[in-house]
Amino acid sequence: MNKQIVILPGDGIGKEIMDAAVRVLQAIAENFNHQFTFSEHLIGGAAIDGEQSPLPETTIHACKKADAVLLGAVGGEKWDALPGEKRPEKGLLGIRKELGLFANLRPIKAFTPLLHASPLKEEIVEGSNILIIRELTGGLYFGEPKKRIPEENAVVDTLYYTQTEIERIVDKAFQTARTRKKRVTSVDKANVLESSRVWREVVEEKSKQYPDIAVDHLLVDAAAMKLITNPKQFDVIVTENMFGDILSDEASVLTGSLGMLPSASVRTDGVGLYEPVHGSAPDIAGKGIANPLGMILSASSMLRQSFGMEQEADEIEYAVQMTLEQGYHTPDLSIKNGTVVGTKEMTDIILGNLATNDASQCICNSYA
Ligand SMILES: NC(=O)C1=CN([C@@H]2O[C@H](COP(=O)(O)OP(=O)(O)OC[C@H]3O[C@@H](n4cnc5c(N)ncnc54)[C@H](O)[C@@H]3O)[C@@H](O)[C@H]2O)C=CC1
Ligand SMILES: CC(C)CC(=O)C(=O)O
Ligand SMILES: [Mg+2]
Repeated sequence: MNKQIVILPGDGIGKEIMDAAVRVLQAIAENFNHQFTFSEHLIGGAAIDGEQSPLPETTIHACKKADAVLLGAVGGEKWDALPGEKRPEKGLLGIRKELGLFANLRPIKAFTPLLHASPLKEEIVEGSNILIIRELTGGLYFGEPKKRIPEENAVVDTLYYTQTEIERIVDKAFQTARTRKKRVTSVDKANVLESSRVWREVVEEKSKQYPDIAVDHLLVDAAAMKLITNPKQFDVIVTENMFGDILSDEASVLTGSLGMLPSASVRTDGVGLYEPVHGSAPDIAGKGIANPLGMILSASSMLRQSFGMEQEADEIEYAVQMTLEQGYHTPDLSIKNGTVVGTKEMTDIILGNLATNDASQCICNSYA
């Protein structure tokens, strides 16, 4: 197959992990006789420096024409003093909105060799398999007004949703639950927020169309606690943009590191954008020690979801599993009697395992 892939490395560790993912995809293209063409574009701080905008028109245009987009991460101290609408993060929010990527799928499942890597007890982590479906183009991060009001010495952010926006993400959650354990937990703050009360009503109404799916509701504060005390109770979690953002970083603790989590930002049809859950990690950028696995697993998710390349994705995920079983890991993780390696060495070992592996043995972390 011929596929045009736009890569947006962004800032901080973004370039280091993107390099790892592209090397893995090139090896897959060679093994399976595909033609992947990569075109790199600017976003975030790099785009502010290069084009005076966190999201240049050329980047939007390229993403809209691509078969899929891979994104590293944006942001860094260098741009922290800029006003909100000019910061690198605006480029990320902007591309999600431009592409209509209303659903962000964040799977949380620990690879077996990393069951000890979590600070949580192994018996709590083992067997947990969660998919957080985060609404991605509405809610508190997008609602207007969002501004300072100097005359009142005050400030406002707005949590705004249309009913249609809530319906489509809830639909996505029910449909996805059908491919998993058929359980949806809707997370909100309906004891306080009007938007959450409408969210709950929509979930209840929609559930009538999905009688095969079990539904429950949790308030976000309790959900945060239960995620790390009894994660096995969850299958699919569906929630508002900011709640999903926060809960997924918390849930990454189950997998051993924030650097492990991939994500898929998708719409009902059209181009998808695949990005790790973490940010640009300025504290480790340039040191060659970033964990590339969240980015590499995002690339395998792209193969699976945008290109229908199941076997190719299985092979990547199995090569990751083999590498961890052999004890190799970056410094953010821990494996008993393991070997600490840097980003490039970790990628080299994965490439070696890709060449030899047998994906039929894979217990992959796929979204299905
Ligand atoms: N998707 C994106 O582009 C995101 C961007 N950001 C931006 O990133 C910048 C830094 O934000 P932080 O709050 O520090 O969050 P962060 O996610 O960049 O880092 C949090 C902690 O996790 C570690 N970490 C993250 N990814 C890692 C990896 N792959 N390997 C090893 N360790 C890893 C970092 O070293 C740091 O200690 C900010 O400018 C923020 O706005 C934050 C989150 C998401
Ligand atoms: C700009 C932020 C919303 C990025 C972030 O933390 C995320 O999407 O997870
Ligand atoms: Mg986040």
